[in-house]
Amino acid sequence: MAAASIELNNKLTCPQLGLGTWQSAPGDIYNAVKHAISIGYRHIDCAWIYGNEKEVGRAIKEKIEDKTVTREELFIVTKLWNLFHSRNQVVPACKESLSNLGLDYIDLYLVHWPVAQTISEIKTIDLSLIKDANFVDVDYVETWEGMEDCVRLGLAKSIGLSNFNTKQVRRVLDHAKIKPVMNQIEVSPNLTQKKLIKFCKDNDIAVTAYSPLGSPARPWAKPGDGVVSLDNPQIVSIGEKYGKTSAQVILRFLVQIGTIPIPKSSNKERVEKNIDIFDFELTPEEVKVLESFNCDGRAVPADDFKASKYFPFNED
Ligand SMILES: NC(=O)C1=CN([C@@H]2O[C@H](COP(=O)(O)OP(=O)(O)OC[C@H]3O[C@@H](n4cnc5c(N)ncnc54)[C@H](OP(=O)(O)O)[C@@H]3O)[C@@H](O)[C@H]2O)C=CC1
Ligand SMILES: O=C1CO[C@H](CO)[C@@H](O)[C@@H]1O
Repeated sequence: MAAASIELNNKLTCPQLGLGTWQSAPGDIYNAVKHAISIGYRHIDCAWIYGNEKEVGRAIKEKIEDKTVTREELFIVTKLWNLFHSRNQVVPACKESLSNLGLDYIDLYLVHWPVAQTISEIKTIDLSLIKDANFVDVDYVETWEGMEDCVRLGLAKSIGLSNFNTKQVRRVLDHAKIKPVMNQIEVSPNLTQKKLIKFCKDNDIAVTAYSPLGSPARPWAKPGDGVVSLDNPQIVSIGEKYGKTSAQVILRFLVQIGTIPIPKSSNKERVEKNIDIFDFELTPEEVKVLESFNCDGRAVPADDFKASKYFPFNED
């Protein structure tokens, strides 16, 4: 199985489906990444804050060593955390992720949030880092200069954004010497993000769809809150027509609206199913059915960041 690819504004190609790695239990992610690469995944989405870059890196190294794949065939993404937003912190943070992953370059390095934070000490990488950190006024335009340094030094082939709203993307574009190639945002049938996707496309910025299945395992999830129902009878019935599961219908929908979904799974069968979406096509009417579930509901509302002046979700 292989995903289709899309060309980024710097001419690199990005596989149009990737493996998410947030919230995989230790041990699980190593197995999931190895299995994913074995069956054809070439795009892996990581982040420093997920605390598992080392495990992901070990799996990648082994799949390169056993000749399943070459480094050049892989598209590895990771993200700069909020604690490292000053320009002089960005290159060291990128180098730390590279060292964790055991790589000498990242295909795409993203600013994880426009929000900057500081903390007196980093003990473990977990949610306490978010709760215990304070906000600082580091403008993400300064952070972007540090991201550009990573490209100049050959540490990252491409750079991009995550969780930036329209105005924030515009400000980066106005100042950038190297344009962002990507904005990674939440997109699912519950949150179709039509305006922001159009804005990004109009500015030659690709869109990655995170939490494509509504992130049912997120720690703050409440029953029925923001989770796209895989039992929805309309989605189930569309799936029956093509011999696909509801999750596959949703992922196919996200591909057809031009985004790059990155579902997380550490279950072998679901890892396989999630990439098996490139052999059928939803009709325009079926796409409309999926779009009709939009309620602008977020799986990742990021309430912890609301007090920051750079909080992105107060406007489009
Ligand atoms: N930039 C950002 O701020 C953010 C980025 N992300 C990225 O996006 C990725 C995906 O988002 P995430 O929030 O993890 O949520 P997803 O929407 O990908 O949902 C993952 C959950 O769905 C389950 N699942 C996966 N495939 C299927 C399937 N075919 N059928 C039924 N259930 C399934 C998984 O369980 P199981 O493992 O048991 O299969 C897991 O519990 C993250 O892992 C991360 O890499 C996510 C949030 C924010
Ligand atoms: O990618 C994400 C998931 O994990 C983080 C919390 O640990 C979120 O803040 C973030 O957006």
